[in-house]
Amino acid sequence: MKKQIKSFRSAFRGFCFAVKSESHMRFHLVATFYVFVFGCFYDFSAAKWALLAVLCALIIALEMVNTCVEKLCDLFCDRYDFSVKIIKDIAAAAVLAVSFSAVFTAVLFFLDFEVIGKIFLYFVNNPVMLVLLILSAVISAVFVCAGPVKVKNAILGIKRKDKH
Ligand SMILES: Nc1ncnc2c1ncn2[C@@H]1O[C@H](COP(=O)(O)OP(=O)(O)OP(=O)(O)O)[C@@H](O)[C@H]1O
Repeated sequence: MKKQIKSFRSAFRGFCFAVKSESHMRFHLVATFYVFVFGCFYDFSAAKWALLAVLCALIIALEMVNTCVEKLCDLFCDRYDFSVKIIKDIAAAAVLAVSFSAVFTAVLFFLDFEVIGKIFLYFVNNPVMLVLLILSAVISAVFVCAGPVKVKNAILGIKRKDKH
């Protein structure tokens, strides 16, 4: 049991590292969050939810594998190398391939103008939820672009300035 907990902690550390260092990874996490938030407005079957979950997890997992490939290449090669270029490009293409199929699936599942109209009305009639949605969009944009480390440093910087 101890071994399993240790493995789980290592995996969690790896996940946190990928989130901290990769903006693409943060983008996929935010996209997954919104897929599940807006998915609640649709009457999806269990199979559709499962497919969405598998696709989101697959993109996130491939992004992490892509990061590993990049780190491995950088570890063993610190100069321009055509083979490294090909390896990195193929790893990036793997993420892109699944991303395309995820976008295609999302268009098929979410492009229902009746539900889109209902979502629009829901937020228009619920100002609190509208404010929360806008707030979450702003936080997501900062999270994706700056990342948790820069946000934390900025907050600590402001606090330190306040103390002086
Ligand atoms: N040592 C290298 N030799 C040749 N080409 C390289 C090398 N390092 C990077 N590249 C090229 O630059 C691209 C970006 O590589 P980089 O390691 O900067 O990844 P990244 O910008 O973090 O990519 P991603 O956006 O997929 O996370 C690669 O796909 C590859 O085409």
